Amino acid sequence: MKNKKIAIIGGGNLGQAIAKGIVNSKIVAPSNITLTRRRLHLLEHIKKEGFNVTADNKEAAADAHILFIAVKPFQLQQIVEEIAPIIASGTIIISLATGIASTSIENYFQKSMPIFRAMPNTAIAIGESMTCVSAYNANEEQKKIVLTLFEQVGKALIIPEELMSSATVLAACGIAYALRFIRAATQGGIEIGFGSELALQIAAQTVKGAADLLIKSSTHPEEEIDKVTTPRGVTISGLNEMEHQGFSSALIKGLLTSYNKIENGKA
Ligand SMILES: NC(=O)C1=CN([C@@H]2O[C@H](COP(=O)(O)OP(=O)(O)OC[C@H]3O[C@@H](n4cnc5c(N)ncnc54)[C@H](OP(=O)(O)O)[C@@H]3O)[C@@H](O)[C@H]2O)C=CC1
Ligand SMILES: O=C(O)[C@@H]1CCC=N1
Repeated sequence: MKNKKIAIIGGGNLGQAIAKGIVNSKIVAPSNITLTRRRLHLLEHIKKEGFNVTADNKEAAADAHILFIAVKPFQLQQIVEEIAPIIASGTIIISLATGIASTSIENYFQKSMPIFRAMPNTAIAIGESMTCVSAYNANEEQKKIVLTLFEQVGKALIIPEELMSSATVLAACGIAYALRFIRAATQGGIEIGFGSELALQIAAQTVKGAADLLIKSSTHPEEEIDKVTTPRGVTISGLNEMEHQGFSSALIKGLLTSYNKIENGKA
C-alpha cells in the first residue's frame, strides 16, 4: 500500500476527511495523495500538511493507482468524462457519490473498470467511520486493497450494491441523526439544570457508552434498556412518554424519507 498513489477528485468535506484519515493510519504518506478542487486556495492548509493539491483533475488522475471521486452526485458524470481518456484501465475507482450506480459510472468511463462505491461517515476524520462498500468488476485483490484502506479509518464492510442506499441512510446520514439526539438531550439537560457545556459532555459520553455497550457486549438494545428500567421507576416513565410522542416512529419516518429521496434519484 505504501507505494500506491491515491488521487481524490473533490477535496471537500469528505475528500479531506478521507485523506487525513488514511494518513493518520500511516498506511500511505501524504506525498502519495493528491487532492483536487476548483477553488484551490481552499486546500492551502492541506498542502501545508504535505499533500499534493491541484485544480487539474487529469494531472491528479494520470498516475493514480486508486482514484476517489468525492464530488456531489450531479458533478460526477462530467468529472468521469473528463478523466476517462487518460485513466489506466486497472485503476481502482472508488465513488463516494450518493445514489449513482456502478453501471452508470462504467458507462461514463466508456470502458470496463474496477468500480467501488463507498459510503463512509464523517467520523472517518477520527478513524471511527462505519463504511459500507460495494464492488463491481473487481477481483479479490482489489477488494482487499479497498477494504484495507477503509479499515484504517474505522469499521468497513463489503455489501451488495443494492443495499448502498440503505447504507447511506443508516451510516452516512445516521451520524447526523445521532448528533441531533445528542443536541436534543443537551437542550433537555440545560432545562433541568446543567450549563450547556456540561450538558453536552454528559449527553455525548452517555451515547458513546450506550454504543460501546452494544458493540463490546454484542447485546440487544432492549436487553440493556431492561437493566435501566426500574419497575415504576423514572426511566420507563420517560421512555414511554417519548414513545407516546412518536420517538421511534419519527426516527424511522426520517430514515425512510432520506432513503426515498435517494431511490427517487433526488440525492
Ligand atoms: N458529507 C458526508 O457525510 C458524506 C458525503 N458523501 C458523498 O460524498 C460526496 C461529497 O460530499 P461532500 O464532501 O460532503 O461535499 P463537498 O461539497 O464538501 O465536496 C465536494 C467537492 O468537490 C469539489 N468539486 C466540484 N466540482 C469539481 C471539479 N469539477 N473538479 C474538482 N473538484 C470539484 C468542490 O470544490 P470546488 O467547488 O472548490 O471545486 C468540493 O470541495 C457527495 O457525493 C456525497 O453524496 C458520502 C458519504 C458521506
Ligand atoms: O446528505 C447527503 O446528501 C450526503 C450523503 C450522505 C451524507 N451526506
